[in-house]
Amino acid sequence: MSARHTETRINPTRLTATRFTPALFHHGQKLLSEVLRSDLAADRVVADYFRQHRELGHADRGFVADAVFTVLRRKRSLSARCAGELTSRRLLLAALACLQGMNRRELGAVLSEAESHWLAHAKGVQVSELPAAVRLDLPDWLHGLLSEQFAGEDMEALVAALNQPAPLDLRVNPLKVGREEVLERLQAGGLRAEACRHSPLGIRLAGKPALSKHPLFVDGSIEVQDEGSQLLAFLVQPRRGEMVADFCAGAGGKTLLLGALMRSQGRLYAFDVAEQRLARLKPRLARSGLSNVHPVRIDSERDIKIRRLAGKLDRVLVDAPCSGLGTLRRNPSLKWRQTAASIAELSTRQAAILSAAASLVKAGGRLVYATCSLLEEENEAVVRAFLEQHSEFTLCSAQEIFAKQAIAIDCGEQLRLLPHRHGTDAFYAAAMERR
Ligand SMILES: C[S@@+](CC[C@H](N)C(=O)[O-])C[C@H]1O[C@@H](n2cnc3c(N)ncnc32)[C@H](O)[C@@H]1O
Repeated sequence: MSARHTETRINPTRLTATRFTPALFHHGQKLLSEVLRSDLAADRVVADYFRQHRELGHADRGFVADAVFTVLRRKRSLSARCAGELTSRRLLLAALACLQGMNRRELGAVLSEAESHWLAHAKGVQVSELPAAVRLDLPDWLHGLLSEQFAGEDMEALVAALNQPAPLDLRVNPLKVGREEVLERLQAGGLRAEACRHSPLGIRLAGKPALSKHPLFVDGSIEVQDEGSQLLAFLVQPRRGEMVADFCAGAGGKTLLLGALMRSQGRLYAFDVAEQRLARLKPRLARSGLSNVHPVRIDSERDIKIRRLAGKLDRVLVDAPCSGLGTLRRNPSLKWRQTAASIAELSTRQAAILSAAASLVKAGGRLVYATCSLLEEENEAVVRAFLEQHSEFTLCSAQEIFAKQAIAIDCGEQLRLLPHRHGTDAFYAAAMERR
């Protein structure tokens, strides 16, 4: 799956922040072609492009990135407006005119006469008359699956929220500082920051300020982490002195919070099959001040290093590789890249990883299975099949686990975070206990 928490690398701002010029349009067109051709995550292509075009200032980058991401989010309905000629240029013009509200006079410097006529037609298309999947900018297979889970206005609200850029969330490192102090310091520095609704350590910023040189970031007092991702670590609820594993740790977004909740005491394994991702955890660990984290690369979930720990751990988090469809706010192109077949493959892998990770949990210990997917196939269905085959595990109530930590969230037994209801990326998680 592509990197999840990377939109901080770019800075989409509003269109009006810069003056529209043919040169800027040309950058947008070129970048869009590159993104559409590339197999890499869009934000990575965008970051590479800006690295090669340092002449673009902050506001110009914001304009270009915003325009490109708008096309990625709304490609299907924009294609319907483009009627026939599906080039990057036409998609971009349609996005600027039909979705960003630029008029033909503003676009005049880049429009040919023929394009001007075409654009008038594109603007006249009645989107409400398009088939639902086209109007909602979803591939048919995904629209079909989501329609089984969300209906009517709920579906419209979900898709609208997924089509918005994600806000920038921070997580305070409780080993270094308290949330109130961080809020005061951010606000004193002119940033608009407020406490997150659910996560006791979360802060939401307005806009996308660059943070990598901020003293609070440099000294490890804050990390960038979506509020939903923070909540998953609270569901694991590790305690100081315990033996814990983050089975699919990646670059350690959740590992760092798990370690902090353990007050850096006990042992926290960060397993992953990808050396490169674990390598990205190292500098974050150094900043965090944690000394209880042990990153371990494994060959697969059946690695001997895993088998040696069978039955020994208090808590295991499986943040499984998934379609990432819950992160469409950051990675809109994922919806065009996944297929029904890729989801079926993923759910087989997820089942194998969950089953192997479960073997680590000791009696009375907790296993948490999580994804950033919206789909039943990767979520409830995986957990249902697991529980059918592993009668030694029982489902625990996520709501109760949160309530014990004074986290008020209306979620029921299994956690389903949704952008239109909770303001987070979409996450799923189920906590289970071994008898
Ligand atoms: C959703 S990402 C993890 C994100 C990470 N937990 C975070 O919060 O930043 C899933 C991770 O699973 C890893 N992975 C894939 N197959 C695996 C396996 N068989 N065993 C362990 N990790 C695996 C991938 O390399 C990827 O880093």
